[in-house]
Order: sequence, then C-alpha cells, then structure tokens
Amino acid sequence: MAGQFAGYQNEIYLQGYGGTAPPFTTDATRLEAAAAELMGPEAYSYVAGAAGSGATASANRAAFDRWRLVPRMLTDATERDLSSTVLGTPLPAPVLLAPVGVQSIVHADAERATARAAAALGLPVVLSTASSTSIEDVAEASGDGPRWFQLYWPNDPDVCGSILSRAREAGYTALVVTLDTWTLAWRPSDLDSGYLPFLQGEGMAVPFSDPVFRSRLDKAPEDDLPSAVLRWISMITGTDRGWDALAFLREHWDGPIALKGIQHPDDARRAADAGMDGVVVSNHGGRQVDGAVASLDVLPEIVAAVGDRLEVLFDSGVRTGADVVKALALGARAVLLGRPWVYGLAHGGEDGVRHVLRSLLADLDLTMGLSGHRRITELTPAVLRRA
Ligand SMILES: Cc1cc2nc3c(=O)[nH]c(=O)nc-3n(C[C@H](O)[C@H](O)[C@H](O)COP(=O)(O)O)c2cc1C
Ligand SMILES: CC(C)CC(=O)C(=O)O
Repeated sequence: MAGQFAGYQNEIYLQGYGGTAPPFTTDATRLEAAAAELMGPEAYSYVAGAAGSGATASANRAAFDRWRLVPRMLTDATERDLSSTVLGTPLPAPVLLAPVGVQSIVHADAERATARAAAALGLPVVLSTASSTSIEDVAEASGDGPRWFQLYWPNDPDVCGSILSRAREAGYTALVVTLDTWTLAWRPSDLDSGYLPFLQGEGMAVPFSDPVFRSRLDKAPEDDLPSAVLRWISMITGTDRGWDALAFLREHWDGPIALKGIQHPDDARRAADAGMDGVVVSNHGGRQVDGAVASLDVLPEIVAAVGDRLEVLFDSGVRTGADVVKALALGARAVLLGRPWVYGLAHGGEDGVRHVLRSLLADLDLTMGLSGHRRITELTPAVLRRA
C-alpha cells in the first residue's frame, strides 16, 4: 500500500514535469487560471461563478485555513492504506467526484471522459440529473467503476420513478438528493452575460431520453426545444415537498440515499429520522445562498448531531490533500471534489480529469504519511489545531 497514490509524485518528476500530460500544473489556483484561458468566457464564468458577492465561496476556502495539522514523527507511516467504505461502496480513498451538470460546455467528451477517468482510479462519479450524457451512456463509459446518481427531484412521481429505475438498472448504487438548488440563486456573472446553458438544451440528456418525461410533452424536444426545457425546469423547481415526501424516495430506491446541501444539525437529524443513510454537508460550492456559512464550519456540529446515525459526507472548497485530511479529521466520512476536476476536463478531457484526481490523491497520501497517519480511521479532531 505504500505510495499507492504518492507514486504520482515520482512519475511527474521523472517525466520532467512541465511536461507531457495535460494540464501541466498540480496547483489548484494555476489550474483554474489556465482553464480560464482555454474555456469560453461564458462556460468559465458558469463553472467558476458563485452566488451574489461570492462571500460564501471565499468563506469555504477561509474555513480550511483556520485549521492546521500537527504532524507526528517516527510513527512508521511508510505503509499507508487510505481505503474506506462509503455508503456501501468500497473505495481506495474517501474521495468522490461531486455531481456537476452540463459538462458538454467544458469538453466534447463531457461526462463520458469524467466517468472513464474516475473508473480508472476506482473513485465514484456522482452523475448529475443535469448531465449532458444519458444515464445509460455514462454507465457504459464507467464500466466496472463505482457510480452513484444525483437527483434533481421532479415533482411528477412517474417521471421521478422512471429516472430512478433507469439509474438502478444501469448500476448506480447510491442516490444523492440535492435539496439546496430548488431554484437557481442570484448569480451575477451569469446574469451579466445572460448565459444559462439549459436554455440552449444543455444538460437535458436525462429527461430528454426518458420515455415518461417525453410522454408529458405536446411536442418532442427535437421539435420544440424551448417548451421541453421549460417543462423540465418547472418540474424540478419549487419546494412543494416537505420531509414526509422522502418516503417516496425511500420506496423507489432500494440502495443508500444521502441528502445533499445540509447545513443545519436539525436538518441532519430530520434526515436521520426519515431513514436516510447519509447527508452531504455542502453549500453547493457557494453557488446558492451568498452569505451562507462556510461548509467546513458546520461540519463538526452536524457530525456531533448525527454521526452515530448516518454517514456525513462533505463538500465545498476542497482543493488540496491537507483540505481532505482536515475534513476527514472533523468527522466527514468522505469528501466530494467539484470544480478542480472540471478544470482538468477543460484541459485534457479524460487525461486532464485523471491528472487532477491523481494529483489530489498523491497530495493526500503524502500529507497523511508526513503527518504520521497510516489509516483514515486515525484522523480525528486530535490531529488538528485551530490556527
Ligand atoms: C459547474 C457546476 C455544476 C454543478 N452542478 C451540480 C449538479 O448538477 N448537481 C449538484 O448536486 N451539484 C452541482 N454542483 C455542485 C457540486 O456538486 C458541489 O457541491 C460543489 O461544486 C463543491 O464545491 P467545490 O466546487 O468548491 O469543490 C455543481 C457545481 C459546479 C461548479
Ligand atoms: C442547477 C443545476 C442544473 C446545475 C447546478 O447545480 C449548478 O449550476 O450549480
């Protein structure tokens, strides 16, 4: 197990990085800057953008900086095993690819490239309902790789049931239900450019390939795109459903279910009361409520509230190996990574995503070892100090 991921460091040095594999950097900030040059300005603004003033997106990063690792010496951490099981899925490391919609605006290979890169490393993709590739096509690209499905919850029960059964059929094992985006937030950069990918039919592969959704339309999407898009958007927006409605999902999904976008311990308790298997503590990477609390700042209290009843996953702001260690030490069972691999996709399709993931895993592996930790279970709040 020694160097299972850290070996990528040697590979990079040996090939004289500067280098042969895209995207030519291992640093999250430079990666984003280089992606900005490659992507169209609208697509870049959409991916990088945040709600409002960007206060929550910045707060997500600042929260990591308030915690520091305290490395231990002579612990014999040369042999390391980062493996873990998350919502029933055995993983080589507790890292997942966060659900990210409309990947066709970033690279022509879109979700297929991402699925292949993740499968090569044994990390799960969480396929977005707003995917630009169908559930079945991504499953094929993912092959034997682990895959989960993220639901934007249609208020038409038959459409919802149809999408869920397709995902189960296609081998997606866990369901992530996103609750924080029942309507899009105020996003100034997209508003200023008037850019909303969905209105151009991007990110519609899941509903448009669904026979039950299609039966709800007067005209097929191929004949009347705007009406089909608006019909779908009207199905997934609104908060007409309450906590009781989770019973429907429990009935229609026989695998684990996690609720994404949880930021308050009482909501986490309600998730547990509703028989959910997990929550994802997340503020959607600062893309929804501007001024919302940093995701990492609420993680400890949510773990304290429900950590013994369900699995607490985490996202928003993870950029480095040390960030992963900090979130796991504060009680996260696993972390989801968002924007960085999307920038990798922009750079080099499958190779770019793989490079970003391998870089993060190598950094995580080395940070664990150099801090004196051999296993994920050794990460507790005791390995951190407040800065
Ligand atoms: C371009 C983009 C599209 C996203 N699409 C979805 C989506 O379809 N479903 C979802 O639950 N979250 C979506 N998210 C949110 C991510 O799953 C995740 O919560 C967030 O990106 C994590 O923050 P990070 O980017 O700082 O790592 C999206 C994020 C971005 C940047
Ligand atoms: C609204 C979604 C379809 C995409 C999303 O989650 C996002 O842009 O943050």
